[in-house]
Amino acid sequence: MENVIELRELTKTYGTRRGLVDLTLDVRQGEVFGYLGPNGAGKSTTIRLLLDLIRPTSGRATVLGLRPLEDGVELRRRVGYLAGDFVCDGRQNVRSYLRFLAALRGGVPEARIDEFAERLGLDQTAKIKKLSKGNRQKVGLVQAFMHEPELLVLDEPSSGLDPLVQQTFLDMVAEARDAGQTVFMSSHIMSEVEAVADRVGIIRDGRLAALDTVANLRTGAVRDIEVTFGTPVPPGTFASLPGADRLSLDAAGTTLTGQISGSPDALIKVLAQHTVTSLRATEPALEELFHSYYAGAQDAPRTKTAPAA
Ligand SMILES: Nc1ncnc2c1ncn2[C@@H]1O[C@H](COP(=O)(O)OP(=O)(O)OP(=O)(O)O)[C@@H](O)[C@H]1O
Repeated sequence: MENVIELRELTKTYGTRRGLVDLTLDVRQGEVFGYLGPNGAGKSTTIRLLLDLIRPTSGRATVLGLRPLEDGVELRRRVGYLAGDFVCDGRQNVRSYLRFLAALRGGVPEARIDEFAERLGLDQTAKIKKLSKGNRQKVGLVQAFMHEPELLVLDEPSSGLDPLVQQTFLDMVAEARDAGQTVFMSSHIMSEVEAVADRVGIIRDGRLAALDTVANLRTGAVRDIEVTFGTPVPPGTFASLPGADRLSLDAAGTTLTGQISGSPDALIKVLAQHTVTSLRATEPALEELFHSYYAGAQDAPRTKTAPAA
């Protein structure tokens, strides 16, 4: 499969400050790639390097086979970009601003602009400077999507959106993928990335801490379980299971509760030797897995969720 983005040992320092360290990463054609990390991890730095908004200290980036520095004009034509700090000329109304950008990009059917605006609930007659933060973000989304670019690069795209609009945005991402477009989106919200991404990269302190498919990450993530038995089960029955210290059998030997990580296969084989009257297992929580990567990161936010132990 062709790579739409290729990053090789990409490093950016701001004076003495660490921005990004030795990032090597490929984003494949047609995938939705979720780029996750706590505040200050280096997500925006990576995205700005892709668009030549800043220059690398060392290493290189190739986007759609182009070099961001040399091929900036062609790159901008073929990429839809939403900046994390999206700003636009406040004096215009939404309609004329979007039509202006559409003309710059060589023309976009008006009906398509109207359709995106309508789906997101964006009033095109409003003056941009009077828009709320969330509504301004919708302008940013429409301008990124409207020319149906081969690659969408979206920095914290759902920031400020209410949950309904966030869902519309996720639908738009899924439709873009179905149409063969590639999406690279940063976020610090695991649940939205989990809902739509094929692969996830987690960045921490400027370095790639994890890179995997959502399906594989889910396999390694933690599930809460509760099992009840028709007849008491002897103590120690589950002691040989991996991660047994996170399982507890009650004194009566009829209820097992706790957490398992990874495949439930070993547990199920032990359970099969007993009479199980009920079984409850939650969907693996990627959120917790993500928080375990947060733990100890510089600038990491404090979270209420405990890391997956
Ligand atoms: N212009 C700059 N000058 C100095 N340091 C910078 C500059 N831009 C970013 N940094 C530093 O580089 C590191 C990475 O920042 P970056 O903005 O890429 O993180 P991020 O993952 O996008 O964070 P957030 O989720 O808060 O937007 C941080 O330590 C930040 O302070």
